Amino acid sequence: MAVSPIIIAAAVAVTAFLVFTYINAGPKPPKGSQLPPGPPGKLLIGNLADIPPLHSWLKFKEWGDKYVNRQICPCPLFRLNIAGREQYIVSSEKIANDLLRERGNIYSSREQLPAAVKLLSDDLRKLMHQLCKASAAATYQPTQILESTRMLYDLIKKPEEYEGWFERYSSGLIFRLGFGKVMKTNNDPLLKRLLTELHHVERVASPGQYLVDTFPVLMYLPDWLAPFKRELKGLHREELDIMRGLLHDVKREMEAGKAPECWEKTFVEGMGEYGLTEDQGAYVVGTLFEAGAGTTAAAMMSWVLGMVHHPEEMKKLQQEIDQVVDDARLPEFEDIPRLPRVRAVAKEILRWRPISAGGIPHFSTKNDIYNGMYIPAGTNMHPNQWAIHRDPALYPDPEAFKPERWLEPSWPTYKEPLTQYPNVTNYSAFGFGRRICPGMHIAERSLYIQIARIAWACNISKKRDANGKEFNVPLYDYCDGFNVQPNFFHFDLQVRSEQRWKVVEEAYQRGMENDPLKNRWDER
Ligand code: HEM
Repeated sequence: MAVSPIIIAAAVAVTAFLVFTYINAGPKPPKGSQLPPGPPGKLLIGNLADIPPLHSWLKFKEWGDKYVNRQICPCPLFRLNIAGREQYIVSSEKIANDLLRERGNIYSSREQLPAAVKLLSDDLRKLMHQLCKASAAATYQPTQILESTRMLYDLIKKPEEYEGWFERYSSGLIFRLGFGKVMKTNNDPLLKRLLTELHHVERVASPGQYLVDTFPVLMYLPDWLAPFKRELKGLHREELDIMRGLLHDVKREMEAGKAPECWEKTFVEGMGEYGLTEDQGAYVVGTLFEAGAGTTAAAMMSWVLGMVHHPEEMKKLQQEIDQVVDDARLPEFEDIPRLPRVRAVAKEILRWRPISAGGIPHFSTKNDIYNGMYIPAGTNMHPNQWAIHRDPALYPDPEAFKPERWLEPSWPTYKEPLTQYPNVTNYSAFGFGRRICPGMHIAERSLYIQIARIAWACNISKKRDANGKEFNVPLYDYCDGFNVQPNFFHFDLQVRSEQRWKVVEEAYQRGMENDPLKNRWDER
């Protein structure tokens, strides 16, 4: 018997209504629990249209303040729904730690967005942590000394190119550590290719950049109907090409017996032990570059911004450094335990302008209940660092840039002894639990040594134009994208004395003469 088209149409309409109603209602919490509060969504798309494409953490903070009334709801957590997919926003460090760290067996995955490349498996992360753990990071200090001397020398000569010098420092460091290569200038063609690729990766990995991330069913469209599939395949091929190329260079050098020590060499030598394929090894080191190149540079740019706005903090920093390091030498890593303010300033910069401001989401793999709130399996948990770092209970006067909060007993974040604290161990700026940033030990050393050296050598202040009028420097004019980085701004940088400039110049010459990769300068 043929089914009437009217019945089919009615069945489709009822099914669609039920699906839409289900999506809109959200998951059903088990008895005794409830869904967290959140802004109401629209039919089918939920909150998709309400999330701003840029700087979404600001909106998330606003929603957090609105929907999470701590008196009524004991759990600063609110819920968004994007076309049926659950997104929970965490606005407190305690909850982020309780869930993402303490319940790490549930909250340590990442959602595989259809548009993004395959994510880091546990085996791959194991190798990353081995290459970057604290004891390994300590052995990278001589390389950080060399690259920070180059950065300082060029920064003093051409301060207006500050973005390039900070980028060359952080990419150059990982170039040496990862691939045994030198980055000569901030215009190096390979660096440009890598950074272009990095920006593509960041864009592709940002949730919601592609419609297919919201509606994964689009992945089943044939290629001719889905130009995005061709684009993504091209990007992934280019990424892997670069990573393979870098690994093959090192393998060739190993065969010729002239490969310098580097992460790629460590991987090739221990390949059997790691149980990874060549492509996976190339991907591990390539990912360390991708994740490490922009982040540290962005933090340094925010530091300069902070000093331009807070000359009194720059003075205090210089006073501390001058008590420990005289006129005759640059600050070294051995000085860092006696420079708590340098560490406090670095930590405060990462609080004030967190690099991954919206946090990198962790994906839950099991149903869970926390403080009466239901968290179904398959929820993306976003630790919104912008809000976490502005929680007035932990960070009183949160908008103010106050290194004192890490240095004086009257603040809730103070810890002693000051030879050891502040440091970045378990600091929310580097994420949570098993997914915590593997590069944090390298990153913290990079920030300390660069800040100490620039403050020792230079004065930073607001710049004036030819008529003596100060350039306006906005407090928050930050670029789009994954990593939060201030857009270009004007500032004045002057060397503190001729004597200190002489010390920098001599250290630079010495560094270049003794560079263990000296023979690489003529290559490429
Ligand atoms: C100031 C500098 C840096 C900051 C603020 C930072 C911050 C972060 C954050 C917040 C995460 C996400 C953690 C989570 O999901 O809970 C992360 C992940 C990661 N970071 Fe960093 N990072 C920095 C520097 C570096 C450096 C220098 C490297 C490499 C040498 C690096 C490598 C990575 C990698 C590979 C991941 C992904 C880990 C995973 O998915 O398991 N980062 N970082």
